[in-house]
Amino acid sequence: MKILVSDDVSMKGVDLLRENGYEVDVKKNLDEQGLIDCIGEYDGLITRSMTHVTEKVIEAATKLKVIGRAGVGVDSIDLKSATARGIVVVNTPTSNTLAATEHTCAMIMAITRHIPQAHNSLMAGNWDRKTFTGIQLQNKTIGIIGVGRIGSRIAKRMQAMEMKTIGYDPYIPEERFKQLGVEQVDLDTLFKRSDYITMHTPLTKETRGLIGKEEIAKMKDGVRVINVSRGAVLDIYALAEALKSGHVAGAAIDVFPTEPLTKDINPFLGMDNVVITPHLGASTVEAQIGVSVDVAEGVMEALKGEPVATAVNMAPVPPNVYNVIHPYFDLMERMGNLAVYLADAPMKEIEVEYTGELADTETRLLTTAVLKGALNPILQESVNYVNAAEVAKTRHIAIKEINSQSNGYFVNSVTVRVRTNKGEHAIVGVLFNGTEAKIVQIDEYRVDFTPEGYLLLVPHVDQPNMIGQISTILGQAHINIMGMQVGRMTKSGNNIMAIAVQDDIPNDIMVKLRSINGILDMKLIHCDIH
Ligand SMILES: NC(=O)c1ccc[n+]([C@@H]2O[C@H](COP(=O)([O-])OP(=O)(O)OC[C@H]3O[C@@H](n4cnc5c(N)ncnc54)[C@H](O)[C@@H]3O)[C@@H](O)[C@H]2O)c1
Ligand SMILES: O=C(O)[C@H](O)COP(=O)(O)O
Repeated sequence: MKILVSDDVSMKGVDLLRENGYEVDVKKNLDEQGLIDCIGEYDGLITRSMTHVTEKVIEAATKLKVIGRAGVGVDSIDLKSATARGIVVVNTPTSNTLAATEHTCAMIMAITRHIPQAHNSLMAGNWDRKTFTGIQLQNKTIGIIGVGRIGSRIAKRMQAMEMKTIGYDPYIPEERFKQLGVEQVDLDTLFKRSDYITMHTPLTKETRGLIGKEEIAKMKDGVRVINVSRGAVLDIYALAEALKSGHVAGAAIDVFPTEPLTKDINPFLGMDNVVITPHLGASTVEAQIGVSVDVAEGVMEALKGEPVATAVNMAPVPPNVYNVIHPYFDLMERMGNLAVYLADAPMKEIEVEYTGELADTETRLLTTAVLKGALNPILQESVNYVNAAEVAKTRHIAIKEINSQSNGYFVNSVTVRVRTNKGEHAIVGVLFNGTEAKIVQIDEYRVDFTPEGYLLLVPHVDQPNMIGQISTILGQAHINIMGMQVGRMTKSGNNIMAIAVQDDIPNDIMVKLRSINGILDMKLIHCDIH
């Protein structure tokens, strides 16, 4: 598989991909057309904020399965188009948190003590101690907009400087504010009371243009404004005006509405109460190694068809949930495979029942794995964790989840029921030793087989020589039997044979097998996932 790296990314991640057998091309500074011209040959794309993955790029990306963002912000990627095409988008939400936090702290210090300006003055041969008098942080109030990963860490660090921390974030609970020692306020109060205002929200519909001329006017005279989040959250032209008028005493800006910020659009040129950096928040050696290794791992998982904990266009899964459900993905997908082969007519409903430890956890992603396994064998398009639920919906297949407290024969088991106009089939699966996928029941038959490769499922009357006749026909056709298991239906006395064969069975052989007296049904299933 081929992966394109289109931005400056640490070689640690690139090496990891190559060590794992992926072919990696590094092509930097491609514009939209450049990307469109080459993206068709790649299965994966790894970017940073300088690459804009637009709708047109995604249209041209006919083989693309995953976009990996070596960083947090995914506003440079057209998520809607990627999701519609079933392309997984993964990011690295935590690896550059500290780097961005520390850069914010450095920016706060820089505008408080005029460090860059004093440095430049001294380098120019001046010894000027008066112009660069600063202020103290102690007892000042810092208003944090967006108290997430970075915002909360800024709070902790600024509390160490003995600042009062107040915050606005409508999406985190009061308890979290209390836990962080940040006073929860509304936005207007934050504007009114803060000596420093720092932004740490993602760029969303709601935060685009969050701080403009009107909001700046509500801020305290002499306020200092810091933005290390996303450029479009703040109107830098309104800010520049407020800096000129003196209403805002200082500003430190790392991110801009248009990047790169060129001279012709830079409103801060010649101003001495501003510190600007070219989007350096994540630029530490440690963070860059972290994001590149994390993104490489996420991309590899996605290319293997596995769900990725850091995918941004799938339901998010907290790590504690992920650890419980992760071992089951393979089993679930294989059960989906079995379900579609067992269905005797178009599927109308798929019901998944969880018992044991799974009944107490978030199982949506596991149900998605069943859908992926059930839909992939019958559709031309590739069905994955991103688009499986949507594809099921467009095919009018209802999805039902049951978390059952009543344990059956097995402590932790999953039952998949597939319903059609003709009836229902049920498959029960477990993880043997916590890792090995096993099917333990099909409809009323108790069985015990591993769902992989070609499987012949044969319900039959319990009478002598059934195994003999089937093995003879398969043997004569040079079809190798790799395993066989006979399960019994307790009520009727009928049996089921689950035969693992090495290859596909040609139609004429299937016809011969079906003609054996006593065979009730016969299904050749190809358990093939990813
Ligand atoms: N400059 C850089 O190099 C750099 C580096 C890393 C991250 N970032 C950016 O920093 C920002 C924060 O990253 P993070 O990892 O802390 O993200 P996060 O998701 O952990 O935190 C964002 C917080 O913003 C809050 N929020 C969302 N909408 C809001 C609104 N309308 N008003 C107030 N709060 C709102 C969320 O509830 C959340 O708590 C992102 O934009 C990210 O892209 C920049
Ligand atoms: O969102 C991010 O992770 C930061 O803004 C860093 O962006 P970068 O990877 O382009 O430096």
